[in-house]
Amino acid sequence: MSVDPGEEDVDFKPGHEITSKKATYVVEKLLGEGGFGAVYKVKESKTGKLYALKVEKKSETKPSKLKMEIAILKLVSGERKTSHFTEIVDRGKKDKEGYFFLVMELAGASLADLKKKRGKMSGAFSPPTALSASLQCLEACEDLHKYGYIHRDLKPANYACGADKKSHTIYILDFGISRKILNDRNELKTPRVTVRFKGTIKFASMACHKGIELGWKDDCESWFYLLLDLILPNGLQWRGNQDKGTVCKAKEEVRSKPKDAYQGLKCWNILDKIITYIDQLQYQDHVDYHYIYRHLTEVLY
Ligand SMILES: Nc1ncnc2c1ncn2[C@@H]1O[C@H](COP(=O)(O)OP(=O)(O)OP(=O)(O)O)[C@@H](O)[C@H]1O
Repeated sequence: MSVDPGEEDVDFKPGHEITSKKATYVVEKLLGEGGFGAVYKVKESKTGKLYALKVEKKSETKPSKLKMEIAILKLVSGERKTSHFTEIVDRGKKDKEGYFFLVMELAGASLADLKKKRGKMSGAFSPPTALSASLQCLEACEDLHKYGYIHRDLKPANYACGADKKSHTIYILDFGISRKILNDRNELKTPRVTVRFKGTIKFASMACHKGIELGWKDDCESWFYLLLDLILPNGLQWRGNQDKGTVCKAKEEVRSKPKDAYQGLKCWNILDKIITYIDQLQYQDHVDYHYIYRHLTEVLY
């Protein structure tokens, strides 16, 4: 029986070598598996430098997500002095084995991992840490938006601290379900009548729950839930709930009963101002990020 190489799982063991035109990378360990492949920590054999290598199985039926990830990372590189995007180091494809790979800058722990490490008792980050981390998360989102893309899956697991000397910089990861909302003439695409749910229930915007086309403001709404997830002592009220309807209702309650929703946080009224601003935006609207940064820094300093 012939096996389509695209359907085989990519499962590299430590010591496995991946050779490109430029270098050989030796697998150290698996960092995580996504919906369409896996990410490994690798060492470049000559220099000993460590990188992250993302692999995607080739598929006859599904468009390559890794190709889009590469296109986005190429576009946004150099957007800021301190970039929130991992640098592309190398890339290639292995026709015989049936996979594409991307070698990129190695990031450290994700915000979700860091939050977990703090333990169940403390729950969230301190307000200053949560706010300054969120500010960087929004900068990354703004940089992506400048190029006409939306991320559609912003959550603590998709942001990571930099490694070593870059541990104070936050990186945005995983553009697997990002979407370009501008067409080739740089005009906003006409919104589709219905849209299937994509992303993560806990952080999805209300438009996403309701099957309405997502715009820049929807990433900002997800970012806002990320901020709450990091800052609220007990986490988001709807954590652990996988019922889309119930979660959507709980998100509505953040608006109708803000004082309760913000669990006694001193800066609750500023957070309420931010979500009120995001909520009045429409699909086509550009976001005034500086309005949000201003409010965040007002709380921070
Ligand atoms: N450059 C990187 N440096 C370090 N770790 C990374 C890097 N990129 C991704 N990872 C880690 O690898 C794991 C898998 O990431 P990936 O982006 O493939 O998908 P995912 O978010 O787990 O899944 P899905 O694609 O289904 O959303 C995650 O734990 C992520 O933190």
